[in-house]
Amino acid sequence: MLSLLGLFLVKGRPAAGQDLPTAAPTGEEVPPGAAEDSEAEGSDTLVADRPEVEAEDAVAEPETAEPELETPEPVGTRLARLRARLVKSNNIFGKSLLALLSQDKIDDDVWDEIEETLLTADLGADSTFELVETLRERVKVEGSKDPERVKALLREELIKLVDPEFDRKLNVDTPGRPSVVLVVGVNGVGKTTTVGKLARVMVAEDKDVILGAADTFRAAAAEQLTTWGSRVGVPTISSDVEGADPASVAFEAVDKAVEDEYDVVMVDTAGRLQNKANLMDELGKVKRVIEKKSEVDEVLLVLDATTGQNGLNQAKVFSEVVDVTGIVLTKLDGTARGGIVVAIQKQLGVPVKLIGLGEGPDDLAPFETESFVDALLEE
Ligand SMILES: Nc1nc2c(ncn2[C@@H]2O[C@H](COP(=O)(O)OP(=O)(O)OP(=O)(O)O)[C@@H](O)[C@H]2O)c(=O)[nH]1
Repeated sequence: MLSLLGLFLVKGRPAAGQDLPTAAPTGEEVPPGAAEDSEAEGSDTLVADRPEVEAEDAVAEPETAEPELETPEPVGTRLARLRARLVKSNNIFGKSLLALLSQDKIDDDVWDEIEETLLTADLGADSTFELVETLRERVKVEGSKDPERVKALLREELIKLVDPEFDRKLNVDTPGRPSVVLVVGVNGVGKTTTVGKLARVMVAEDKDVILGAADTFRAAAAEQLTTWGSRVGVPTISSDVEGADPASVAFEAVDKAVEDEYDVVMVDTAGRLQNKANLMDELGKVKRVIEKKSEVDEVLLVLDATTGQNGLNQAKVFSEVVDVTGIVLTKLDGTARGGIVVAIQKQLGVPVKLIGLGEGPDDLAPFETESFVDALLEE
């Protein structure tokens, strides 16, 4: 079956001499994305079940050191680093909101400005009006003008809006079979990058992960995913036929995961606009075909936070087609529009589970209500 479809399993642990990008030391690490495409072009990275070279066969070969696998950043430093980044990108929002609430006299004009600030942060009209109403009422009832107290009230109300009751844990613990994660979204939102980052998080948790490159439109997309995986020893199933049926690739990846008892299989899909009916049908088919082999445990919709309310339309249509179970909000490092979290959750009834905070390989964090709100309100 594998050979019929022209599918490739690229070994996670690279064969000797295979050209892998090296790890940048720290800080601005280079993701295996667009920047590296030119380098990857023409390189022979797809290897079909390349047989291991026997030790005695290798004697004539010049010695080449096996490239080192990267070690994903430990969870502690990763989260502290990303939290600081979230605070930085929302600095304007937090600062202006707290300045407004610290005024001696919080009159109608100040409340209007508060409303405007919340709207600018993409909280959405309904939630903004609701929040301001509640806050006005509480400030009036308490009669407190102490900025610290007002800040505490705002924090409480924001936490309620973001909703601490949601179960935000990824459903990737399914004893006895691999957990299946399908990743969907429009073009360029960060799907492949997210799959790559998430694979690293799982590797750090000692999970055996395999990837499926069901983005068969762009040859570079499979290469990009394969590179992400091979940096941390994670294999990728892909097709050598451009435009191959994405459902077949997805099926083969899940089939392989079941056969070889992986813990998690993550399937990356091609970007598609939600208003292209044929492409949305194709996505529905990808999911249905996977389901012939296994349950799908997580359908992650990746949304770009910088596109604001536009993400809401995408969320609605994708959810109708593939029953989204979690949102990944990317590019929160470049925007002070964190309020979109509230709007999306409200519209879909589905929690934001992960946030992307940069292009680096370890720039992905689980979404935590309280620390998110605290980061928004930090001065
Ligand atoms: N600043 C920032 N950039 C990000 C983040 N996530 C992804 N990107 C960048 O967004 C760009 C697109 O990412 P991809 O992962 O290729 O997006 P995609 O959704 O797979 O794209 P298509 O397959 O073309 O639909 C890349 O340059 C990524 O580095 C993030 O959290 N922050």
